[in-house]
Amino acid sequence: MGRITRAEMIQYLKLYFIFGSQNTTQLPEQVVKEAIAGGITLFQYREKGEGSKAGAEKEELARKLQEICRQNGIPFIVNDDIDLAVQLNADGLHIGQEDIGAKEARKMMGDKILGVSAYTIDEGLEAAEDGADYLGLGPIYATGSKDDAAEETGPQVITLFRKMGIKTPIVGIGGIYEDNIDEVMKSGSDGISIISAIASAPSPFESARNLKKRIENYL
Ligand SMILES: C=C1C=NC(C(F)(F)F)=NC1=N
Ligand SMILES: [Mg+2]
Repeated sequence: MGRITRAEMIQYLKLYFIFGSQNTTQLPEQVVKEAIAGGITLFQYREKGEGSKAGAEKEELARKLQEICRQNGIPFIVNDDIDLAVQLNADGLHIGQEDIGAKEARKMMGDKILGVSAYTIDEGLEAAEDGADYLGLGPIYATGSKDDAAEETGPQVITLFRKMGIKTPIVGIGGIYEDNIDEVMKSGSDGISIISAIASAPSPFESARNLKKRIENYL
């Protein structure tokens, strides 16, 4: 099988839905089914912060959402929790700078997808060297989905990474919704990561579909 190619990774990153039970008051399985029907291209299970699940409950929901993704051909990525990612044989793992190092994660994940959050150029360069298949940059705009988020960077951080010659696939995250997608994509991002614009929408299906329509200009 081998590592995912850059071209394949870029396709998956187009509309990347990141979600955990803490992001909704609806049934989590229903939200993910609607997001998939609306056209998301990649899914990350991120059970974190106030009201999130842990232990057996977290694993149980992870398995349910992994199965829904599997049935629809959407890769299932786990956030932070490498033990869960390995236990579920997930399609990939996303780690931040405070999680396990990318080198170590690459060893444990084999050829699975490995995403790394980067805030500075050095973090981005290091992650790419250590085997990251994509970088998450942001928060691009103010976000309500991460209580310890850093200062928003603006889309110019993506342009800067490109200017510094970073070729690794990049996805922007943080406060992205229909009206600022164009600015993020024009800055050189390969895709957008969305939490609340889909999870908190009255219709996650409609929201995902509208976002997909917008992103289609960049496919
Ligand atoms: C904190 C995060 C930053 N970026 C990303 C992604 F969009 F996947 F790159 N996921 C996260 N959980
Ligand atoms: Mg993390």
